[in-house]
Amino acid sequence: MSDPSSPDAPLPASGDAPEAPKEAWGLVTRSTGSWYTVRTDDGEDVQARIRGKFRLEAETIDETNPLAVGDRVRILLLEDETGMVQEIAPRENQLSRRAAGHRARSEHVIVTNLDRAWCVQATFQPKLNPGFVDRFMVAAEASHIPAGLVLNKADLLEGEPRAQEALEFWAELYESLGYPVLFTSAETGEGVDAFRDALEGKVSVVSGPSGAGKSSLLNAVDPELDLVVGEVSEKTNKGRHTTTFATLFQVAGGWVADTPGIREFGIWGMTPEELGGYFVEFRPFLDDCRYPNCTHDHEPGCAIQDAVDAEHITPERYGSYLQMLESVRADARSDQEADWRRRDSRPDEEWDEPED
Ligand SMILES: Nc1nc2c(ncn2[C@@H]2O[C@H](COP(=O)(O)OP(=O)(O)OP(=O)(O)O)[C@@H](O)[C@H]2O)c(=O)[nH]1
Ligand SMILES: [Zn+2]
Repeated sequence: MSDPSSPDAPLPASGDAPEAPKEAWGLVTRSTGSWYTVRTDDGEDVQARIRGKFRLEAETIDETNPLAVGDRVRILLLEDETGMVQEIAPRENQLSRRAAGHRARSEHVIVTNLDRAWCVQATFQPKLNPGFVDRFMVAAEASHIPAGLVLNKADLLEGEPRAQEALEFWAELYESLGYPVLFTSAETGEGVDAFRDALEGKVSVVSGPSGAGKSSLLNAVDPELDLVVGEVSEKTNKGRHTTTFATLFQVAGGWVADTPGIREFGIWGMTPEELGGYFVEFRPFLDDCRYPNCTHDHEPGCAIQDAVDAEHITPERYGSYLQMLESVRADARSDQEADWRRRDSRPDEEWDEPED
């Protein structure tokens, strides 16, 4: 930015000088793919478009969408009251899914600049699924998004001491890994204030299996929301999951992403050698494996297997790791095959060096 008071600054043109263009910074809260709703820092919603330039840049970095909800943008305010995006602020993080029908490793950005991704699980109905939680945590680690766990339907633990104990085991495990854990009940209000505090002023993802009580919990946090609650079959044609556009909606002074594809919050595009690094408790041991590309399942001299034996890593988490490793290996194989197929179908002169 040039300083207008500096002697080098160009003099304002006299005569028919147009007014200085109006600009604003804001948050992208909705995307249709061609129009974006931007909530400006003054609190106004402006419908904005992006210039072709950003699309081209996105092509080169292999993303299918250049701008996503959660992005902070500078817009030029046009005379027709729409906006033109001039600048996208660097992202803190981004949650992506594999882009359908595109190159094997290209990504579709779902939401950016997340303060936290909450995995919502029910204690029962449906029962807590630690494998789901671990996949979620790994996906969050891979995207540099702080994660947390909400154990909803805490009321169902009333009078069930053994179930209570089991749930406390999981809560302590995830807490010991650095993930905040909240017990909540949309039914009794337990933990709802704590969850509201956690969402306030933040951009969050609230994700979890169908029926865990995500809508009920958000309604409890902010009664003005009035999200549809109920059986999956009753919800198919209404409620928040019918939206085909990525949206951030306001919840108790914060923003929560409601976005197609958010349920696929999963692991993709990683190599088997990388996976261990996304298990936070593996990290202190990773450098001690005999082989630098150790996948910690069959190799001799593996520090992770030793750490499991020494009870520094729980068998539950190691078991999750092994399961994920299988699926990552299968994905890596099919990506490789797709790469080869694509290369085979191209004329020789277009061949390029394999990536990495
Ligand atoms: N006992 C009890 N039931 C709850 C609680 N929270 C939600 N439920 C019930 O669980 C069912 C599913 O709740 P929803 O809020 O629709 O769950 P959801 O996670 O939003 O489900 P999807 O939209 O399908 O992903 C409803 O029958 C709710 O009344 C809770 O804390 N305790
Ligand atoms: Zn190892």
